[in-house]
Amino acid sequence: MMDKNKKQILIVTAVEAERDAIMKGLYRTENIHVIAGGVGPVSAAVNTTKALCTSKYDIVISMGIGGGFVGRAEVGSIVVANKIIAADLGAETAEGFSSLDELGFGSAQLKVNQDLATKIFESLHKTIPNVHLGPILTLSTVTGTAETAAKLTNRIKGATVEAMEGFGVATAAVKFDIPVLEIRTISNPVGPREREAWRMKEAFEGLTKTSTVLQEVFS
Ligand SMILES: O=C(O)c1cccc(C(=O)CC[C@H]2O[C@@H](n3cnc4c(=O)[nH]cnc43)[C@H](O)[C@@H]2O)c1
Repeated sequence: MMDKNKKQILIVTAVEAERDAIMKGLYRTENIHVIAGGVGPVSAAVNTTKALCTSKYDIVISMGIGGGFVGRAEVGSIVVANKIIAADLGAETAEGFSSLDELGFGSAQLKVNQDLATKIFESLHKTIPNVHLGPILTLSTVTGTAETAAKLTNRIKGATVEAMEGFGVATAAVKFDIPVLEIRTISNPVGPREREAWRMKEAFEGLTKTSTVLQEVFS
């Protein structure tokens, strides 16, 4: 039953395994609803919109595993976004990449709720040592070379994490005027493709720990 005194939270993951890891950390679920909205920004945006049309929410959180940029977010760490950036939304030109902002077609950056992001970062930091606050990039194509990783970090100041859904979830939330956040647990470094180096278990455990902290923050 809906508790009217508590904030209603929608968490959007990409896949069921992320959803399950988050559910595992929740001991009460009356005000936190978790859905798996699919991989990539389009599926994430459509499924977030569907959920927001169906029920009333006060906060939307894009959450799941992600790739950490070397020197910014190590494997096993947790990152709370201070910005959500669609890193491949723009045009390639002879002089390099031009973002949507530079092209004058809108913005490829969405603001998170800074007060909430800081509060969650500080709450996580009390029990978990390796937590960071930084920009989380959304890309439709997973980076697979050191060269692309370097291009992204040169182009986007402070780039901390790469994932595939945040900007889609955030675009839907912004259209409904609902504060948005993104939180990622790091399963792999951004760069050359090395599937066997992925630390899925640690990243899923990070999601479980994070959801327990979120429940305390929003209780
Ligand atoms: O097969 C591969 O080489 C491969 C490499 C990276 C990611 C995938 C996925 O299918 C995972 C997509 C899924 O996980 C998130 N995620 C995790 N790590 C990254 C990353 O380094 N870059 C982008 N997305 C990542 C993402 O949000 C998706 O939900 C396969």
